[in-house]
Amino acid sequence: MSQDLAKRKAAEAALRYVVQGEMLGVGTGSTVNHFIDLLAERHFDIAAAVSSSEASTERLRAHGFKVIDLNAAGPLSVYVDGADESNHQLQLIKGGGAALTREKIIAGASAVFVCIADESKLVDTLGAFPLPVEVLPMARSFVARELVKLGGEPVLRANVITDNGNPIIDVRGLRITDPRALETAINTIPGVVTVGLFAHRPADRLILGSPSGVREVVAR
Ligand SMILES: O=C(CO)[C@H](O)[C@H](O)COP(=O)(O)O
Repeated sequence: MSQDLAKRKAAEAALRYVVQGEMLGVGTGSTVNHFIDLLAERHFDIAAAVSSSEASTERLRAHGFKVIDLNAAGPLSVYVDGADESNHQLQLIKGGGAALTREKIIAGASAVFVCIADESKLVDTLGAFPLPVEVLPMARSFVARELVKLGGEPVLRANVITDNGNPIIDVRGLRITDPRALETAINTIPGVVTVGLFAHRPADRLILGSPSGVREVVAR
């Protein structure tokens, strides 16, 4: 419950980045759900949202927000999304909610990526949270073998297919000391759609909530 309150506080603090009348990139997850609900509760007037998942699209539309395709939106000024882990450089692990591919695309298309999370998500070294990798179905076993060569323990996520129709492999046992190198290495395995390591495109702001308040972390 206190973790949920912390998420809501982080989401609330991100509202100050929302520009009324403009388009807004919106991510996925329980922290973002608070953010979407707060946008509605506080009567924010955005032109439209570009959403990273069917779940967020449904929630946004249920509140009466217009949701458009990224192709129709062009570059975005702000993207708000959660994370499973962040290091002090604001490099992230994302994909716990299986939306990593669309999240990485929208983050890449946005000028400012505001990450919202509860304070437990800030770590010194990424990797305690299993690293999600979205793969094409026919490449599942091959990619898993390649991930073992990189030192990981791949586990197919049970009963999950992404919005793009693909399975996810969660990689345990990694201590990610060079996130950019690992992101590149996994990206170059044939059959990988997206690795949930956001190192080449980290967040620009990290808002961490706790039950007693929020703090904004600047990249070291
Ligand atoms: O990457 C994500 C979805 O793919 C989420 O942002 C991440 O899993 C954090 O979720 P939550 O806000 O529920 O803790």
